[in-house]
Amino acid sequence: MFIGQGRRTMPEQSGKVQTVLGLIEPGQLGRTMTHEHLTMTFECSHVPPAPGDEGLAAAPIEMKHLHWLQQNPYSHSENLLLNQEIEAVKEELLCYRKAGGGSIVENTTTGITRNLPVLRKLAKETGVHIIAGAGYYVDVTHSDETRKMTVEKLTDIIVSEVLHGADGTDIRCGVIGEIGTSWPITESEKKVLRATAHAQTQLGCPVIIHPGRNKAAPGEAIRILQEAGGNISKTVMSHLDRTLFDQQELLEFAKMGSYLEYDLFGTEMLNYPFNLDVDMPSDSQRVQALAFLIREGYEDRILIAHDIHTKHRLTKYGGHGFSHILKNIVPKMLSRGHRSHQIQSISSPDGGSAPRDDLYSPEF
Ligand SMILES: CC(=O)NCCS(=O)(=O)O
Repeated sequence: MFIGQGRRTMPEQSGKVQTVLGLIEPGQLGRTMTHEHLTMTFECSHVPPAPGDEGLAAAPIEMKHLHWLQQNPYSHSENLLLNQEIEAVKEELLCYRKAGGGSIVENTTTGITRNLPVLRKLAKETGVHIIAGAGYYVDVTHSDETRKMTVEKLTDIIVSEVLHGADGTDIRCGVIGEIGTSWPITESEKKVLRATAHAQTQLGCPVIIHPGRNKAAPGEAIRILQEAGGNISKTVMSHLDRTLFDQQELLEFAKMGSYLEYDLFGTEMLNYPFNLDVDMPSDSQRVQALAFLIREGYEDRILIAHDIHTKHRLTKYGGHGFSHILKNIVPKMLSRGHRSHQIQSISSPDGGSAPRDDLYSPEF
């Protein structure tokens, strides 16, 4: 989350974390969820309900429908409008603070209704440090104007979102991403990836990538960034828990040097509707995947989060909320033999200089 010493960073930004309320010291971050959404829309990923489920898909969100929603989250149009839940999210953030949370990286980029004034308000009212994301989501959300832009123009926009503010506001982003890619990666997405690498070179800040829903997608996105001069050691590959399952393939990818993010904690669904070949893991299997990566020496490259992006995952609707990792997953990791120093070293995307003890403190 740190702004590095890029060619275009202002001196006061170097080595600092840029939140929606301004710069903070890395030591102020506290425990940090590196991939969340506090307000966004996800209509771009709507999945038509199965025949016979149309009634459920149109029904109000109620406890009696929760299991159906957990299995079919993208088939309920209203469930995709997290931007309607600002008050509920505020309550969640207050609970997150009580549970020991300090910061959240808000990954909503152009295309899924980023709302920086709301993020600033939430940060002010809850005391949680919020770091906003610059750049663009997946191709289906690119406007005609975005598609026509050159890599240079896209680079200038991303740089400006970090240096000066985004969406016509003076609120500055502190990371680039999540940058959306599909599978196969489209031409417009390749331009955005190259622009991302160029902007990162100028700014020195972290990059977060949303890979396409195919096991080849993470590696291909990293190759494009690498060829464009991106700093892979300051790049986070998101959603590995629905993308890479084979241990050897995971290790091959890990060798490329990015952060390895398991960010769908709390998601327990049988079928992954965007790729029916995928067996979605449970939280226990996610914890096992982390244990495998730690055994293989990657403990300082792992990040974890919930990636809340639909209503039903909020506690208001019976979901797990933003404190699930702190309250349930960290104790589970300890009960499965993870040492507290290993959990502490599951770090933020800072190039290794974060005060890791602040992220997962020894009381766990
Ligand atoms: C907001 C977002 O992109 N979340 C990831 C959903 S996915 O199904 O894992 O692609």
